Amino acid sequence: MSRGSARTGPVLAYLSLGSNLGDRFENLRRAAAAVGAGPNLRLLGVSKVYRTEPVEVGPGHPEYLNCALAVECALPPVELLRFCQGVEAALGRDRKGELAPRTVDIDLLLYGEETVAEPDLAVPHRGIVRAFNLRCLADLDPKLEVPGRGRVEELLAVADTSGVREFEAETGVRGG
Ligand SMILES: Nc1ncnc2c1ncn2[C@@H]1O[C@H](COP(=O)(O)OP(=O)(O)OP(=O)(O)O)[C@@H](O)[C@H]1O
Ligand SMILES: Nc1nc2c(c(=O)[nH]1)N=C(CO)CN2
Repeated sequence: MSRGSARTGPVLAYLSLGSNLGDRFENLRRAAAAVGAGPNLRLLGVSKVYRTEPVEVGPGHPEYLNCALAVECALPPVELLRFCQGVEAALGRDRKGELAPRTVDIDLLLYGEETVAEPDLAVPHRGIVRAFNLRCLADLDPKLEVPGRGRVEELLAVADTSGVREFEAETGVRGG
């Protein structure tokens, strides 16, 4: 922990969920349910689900579905990351390499107002300013402050959201 003092209680954390392989909506649904059932975790909110053009990857990558979760968390950040990696593995993520298509990817975007700089964990996640993450976070709390960067609503106002569209599942059930 490089900022903030000793924690005195649960922290509000934000997770980004992405899937571009298999039944993407079901993958997100299962991941959200698994997080909500996790130890010392309570699911407080789920953003809408968006269809998003892949960013920061080469050509030929399938479209993603993305959403974000707000969770009350009484786990230290590294334990939350480990738990999320366990959920990814349980849902069939095959670590064929970073940026490969995946059944589900879970990124720890924010952990309260803390910044974390550990060898295997950086918070805020470097992808927090990706348009789809800002859009999802704005669903949960547009006033949210990203340490060192500003409010989500302000960051979203200047982001290119052209590759982000609201997803409507074939069942007619809307994400969010
Ligand atoms: N905030 C974070 N959330 C999730 N993983 C993180 C975070 N910070 C660092 N990592 C590290 O990133 C490593 C690679 O994760 P992963 O394979 O999911 O990356 P990616 O999703 O392909 O790319 P990106 O990080 O750009 O989203 C993990 O092993 C993890 O230790
Ligand atoms: N649209 C979109 N693009 C991405 C995503 C993602 O979740 N959605 N995740 C990545 C690596 O984690 C790289 N690129």
